[in-house]
Amino acid sequence: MWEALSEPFRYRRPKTLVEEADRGATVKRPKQKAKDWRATLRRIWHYLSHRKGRLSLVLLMVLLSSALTLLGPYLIGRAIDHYLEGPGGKPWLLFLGGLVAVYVLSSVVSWLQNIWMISIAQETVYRMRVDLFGHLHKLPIPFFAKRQRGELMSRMTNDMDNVSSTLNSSAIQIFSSVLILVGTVIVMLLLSPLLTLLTFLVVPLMAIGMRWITRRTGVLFKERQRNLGELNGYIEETLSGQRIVKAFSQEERVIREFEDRNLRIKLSGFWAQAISGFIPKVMNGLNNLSFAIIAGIGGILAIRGAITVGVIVIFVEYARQFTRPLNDLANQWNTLLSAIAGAERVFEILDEDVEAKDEAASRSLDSVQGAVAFSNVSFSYNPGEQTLKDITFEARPGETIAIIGPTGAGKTSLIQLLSRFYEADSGTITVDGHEITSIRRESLRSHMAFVLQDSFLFEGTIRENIRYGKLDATDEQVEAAAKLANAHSFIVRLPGGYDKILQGDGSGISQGQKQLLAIARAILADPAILVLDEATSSIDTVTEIKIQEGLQRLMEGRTSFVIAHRLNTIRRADQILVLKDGRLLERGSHEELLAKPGLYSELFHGNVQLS
Ligand SMILES: Nc1ncnc2c1ncn2[C@@H]1O[C@H](COP(=O)(O)OP(=O)(O)OP(=O)(O)O)[C@@H](O)[C@H]1O
Repeated sequence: MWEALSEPFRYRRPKTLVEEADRGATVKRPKQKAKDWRATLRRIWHYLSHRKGRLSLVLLMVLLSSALTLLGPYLIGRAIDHYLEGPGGKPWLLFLGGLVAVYVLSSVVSWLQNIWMISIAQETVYRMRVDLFGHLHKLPIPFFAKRQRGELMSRMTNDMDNVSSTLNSSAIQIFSSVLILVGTVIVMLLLSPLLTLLTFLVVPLMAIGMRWITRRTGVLFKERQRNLGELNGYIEETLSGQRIVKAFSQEERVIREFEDRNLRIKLSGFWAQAISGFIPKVMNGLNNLSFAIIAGIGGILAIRGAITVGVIVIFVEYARQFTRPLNDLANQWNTLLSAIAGAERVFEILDEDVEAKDEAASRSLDSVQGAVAFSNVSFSYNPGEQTLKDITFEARPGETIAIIGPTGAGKTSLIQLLSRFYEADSGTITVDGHEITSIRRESLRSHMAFVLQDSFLFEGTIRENIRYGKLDATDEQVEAAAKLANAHSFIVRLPGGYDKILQGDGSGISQGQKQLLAIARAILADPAILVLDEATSSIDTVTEIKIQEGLQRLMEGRTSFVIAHRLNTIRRADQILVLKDGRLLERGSHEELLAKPGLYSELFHGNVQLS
């Protein structure tokens, strides 16, 4: 008869409270709409501005190296003119010596500029990474319910890398390119306004070509970045869900889908690179055109004595110098676009609201007895769809409350409210008479412990995993907790014992053993309030008995909320809450509920099945 009640709960996919929140949530894709470049640049500047001193040095170096770049061709031209003037002219070798000095100095300056900029970039990205990681951990559970983990990781890695590489080189290159361009124009105008005008005939063509190309590549780079984020999300998801993939023989489908996504990256990457690869070619062609104009017209002007040969050489050099920064600008522009898109994706997360701040007046509770009361509590995940409706009950300190009900009845949601992973829409929840909204979340949660079906284990030793419940616990306390949890005997039989390293979420130990470790962890945490999600998967009888014993010891003297599936637990509970469709249908002990007609007694007598 009780099988009727427990059967629908069996073989459920084990889940954590966080995973629970994932259900029904849609995966949010990164926005693709036009972004606010200026605001993003302002925010990047905000990070950079903390290093103003070094940044000023870099700017000084950029100014210096731009000036040296301009000086080089000028000295070449002048040396030629003086050489052509014959023996009576100024010593042209002096100019050549100056030229060598300019090139050496230029190398030193650009080396210094590079080193300083790299250090600024690395520190900036380090700071951004710290901010992002810190912020991620302050975000509320509903945020994670809506995001793919891999996609979030992509923001921490790929997008950050983009920002980093742009700050490392592109930003400076763009700035120095602009300086060189402006400087070149000024010197050219001073030397020969007519030849300057002719040299610039190709500029409108260059501008049109660049605009055409960067418009297309900008979109493609953004697309590639988005595809990359999605692919990461997909990889993470399929690797985490390996067992399910294999259990349902979905490997082929997963690989096919991966190939589709991979192909999308390949295509967007190909077109982005291919089209941006045109930039140097177009620029080169136009460059050659301007050389031809300078050589032809310059030659005529020189024959007529309007300019010297040295000036033609200076112009040819400047024309080359002029298109190089234009080329650089065009190339770096794409990197800059992709970095700004990356930075925006990082800032998007930083702009997400963190878990609502605790009220200024909220308190920390030093000790908790464990009295819990729900009073007319209603809650909805999405507006208009009430998940919990008008729930009222009280639990005295040390009581065991079994929560039962069909799937989707709201059992997990009720627990999520108690731990303030979600906040109730109306009604009040109190712990020891204090409304939980007036207690600091950290303090509230420190008096609670969770033993879920799929207890998460971190990579590390068994000892470290148990110690997660109380970081300052001694080895003796860890072992005492493991003994109470019935975990000690299996741990000491493992090679390495307490120092055995668990990898990949506890692979290498059984599901039951994982639960025993979770119980030990909770015993060590010594909370006043416990949340247990009784295992539904089949665990061998011996381990099952050990778990029951461990749980029994854990629950002693604590208020325990058990999402219960076993008749034994339900029978022993001080109160049973029967939930259906978000409503608390019945409440009382096993005997009290059996004594009156209702869902519980019908379930008990096998007249109704939960499904
Ligand atoms: N993050 C979420 N966003 C939107 N709806 C959700 C979310 N999590 C759960 N729900 C919905 O809320 C309702 C109650 O879910 P809940 O997980 O509390 O039920 P449950 O009784 O614990 O079910 P089960 O026995 O299957 O674990 C269900 O209809 C579920 O689809």
